Amino acid sequence: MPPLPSPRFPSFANALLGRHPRRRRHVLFVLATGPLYAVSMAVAIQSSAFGLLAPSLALILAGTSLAVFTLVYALVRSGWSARLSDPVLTFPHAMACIVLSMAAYVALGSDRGNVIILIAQTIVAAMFRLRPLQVLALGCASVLLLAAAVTGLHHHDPASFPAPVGWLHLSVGGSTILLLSLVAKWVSDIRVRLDRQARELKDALTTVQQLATTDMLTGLMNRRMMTEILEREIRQSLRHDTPMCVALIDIDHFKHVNDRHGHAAGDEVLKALAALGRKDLRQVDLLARWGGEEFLLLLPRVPLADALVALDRLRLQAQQLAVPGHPSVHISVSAGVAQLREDETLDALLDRADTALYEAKRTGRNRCVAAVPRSGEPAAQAEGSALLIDLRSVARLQEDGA
Ligand SMILES: Nc1nc2c(ncn2[C@@H]2O[C@H](COP(=O)(O)OP(=O)(O)OP(=O)(O)O)[C@@H](O)[C@H]2O)c(=O)[nH]1
Repeated sequence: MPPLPSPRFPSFANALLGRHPRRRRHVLFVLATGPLYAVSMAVAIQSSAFGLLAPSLALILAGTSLAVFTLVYALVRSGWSARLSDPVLTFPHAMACIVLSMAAYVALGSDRGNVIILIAQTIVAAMFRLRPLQVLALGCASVLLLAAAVTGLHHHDPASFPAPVGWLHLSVGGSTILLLSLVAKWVSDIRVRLDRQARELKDALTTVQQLATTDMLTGLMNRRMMTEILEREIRQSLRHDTPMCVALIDIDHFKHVNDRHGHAAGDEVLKALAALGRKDLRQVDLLARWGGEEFLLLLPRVPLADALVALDRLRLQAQQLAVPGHPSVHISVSAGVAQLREDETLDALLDRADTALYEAKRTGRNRCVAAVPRSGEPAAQAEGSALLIDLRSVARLQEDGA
């Protein structure tokens, strides 16, 4: 919701504009034409006071103007027009104003020439919302109506409306209106082009953001994005003293899959495994493609034992993985998982997970290995050490016979 226009009169503003943000904008467009109506009605009433216009005609013109404005406001404010391509009703509204101006032109006496300026005002007001061709159509319709009015007035009373006066109104007024509508079309063209470019820029930005954060093959987040998330999660975990685990998952003998079934089949395996991860893991666990055939799984607020359970479930499901279009392809995965230690850096945590993965590969693949510090081992000493994995105290899950 946008901020209320005036905190002192919020209920009045809500009653006038509605609460729906889009509709409020539409209603504001309609209300912005109010001053034009006010001026036209004031001119009609003043003209009757000066004796230029019969009071009854002045009342009819002012009343009809008020009725048109109220009707357009009601249609937009009620949401009735929301289903239309132009919910502000700009084109019919502008046409109604031009017809009203022409009626004033016919009704007024010798000073009717000034009314042509009202038509110009309408075209200028409408050009900010109409499409270029609509602006042009509005201009042409105005000139045709002016020609009809001039011809009608001359035929009705040639003495009070001689042909030269009609010709002057039509040539000067008509050409001004046409020129103005051409300029308005040009402005409208620029507006449409700018709108399109803004949309294209927005789409391009979305694509760039997607490319920068997503792995195109699997649709998972990429290494860059995951690194940012890992840094943030480590800070959170250390601040709130909650556990957090990171696992590196690698497809076993993936080169063999590629060599035997082709690179396309290899790609399908990567996609299917990513889909399995998305389906099988908890919403809060985040899976990323870390590179090649390696994935990184982040398990926030999960201790090592639970992380191992989740990983091993994934490992077992990977064995059953059906690869679309390649029914004869079967895979297994190995994983190394590490729980964040106090004051541990991301690099050190990843190192330990990687060493655990290496251990899983070295000891036969198709298994999950956890990296844990030996009891009493200070973190500083453990960092970068090759002896991070204490296999005696690790919950190491192996598949029977693997
Ligand atoms: N199809 C496909 N293959 C990839 C992609 N990225 C990396 N690879 C392949 O993954 C294979 C990785 O092979 P290795 O590093 O030897 O590992 P491995 O064969 O899985 O053996 P272990 O990891 O030791 O079990 C290479 O053949 C790469 O070409 C990819 O996006 N698509």
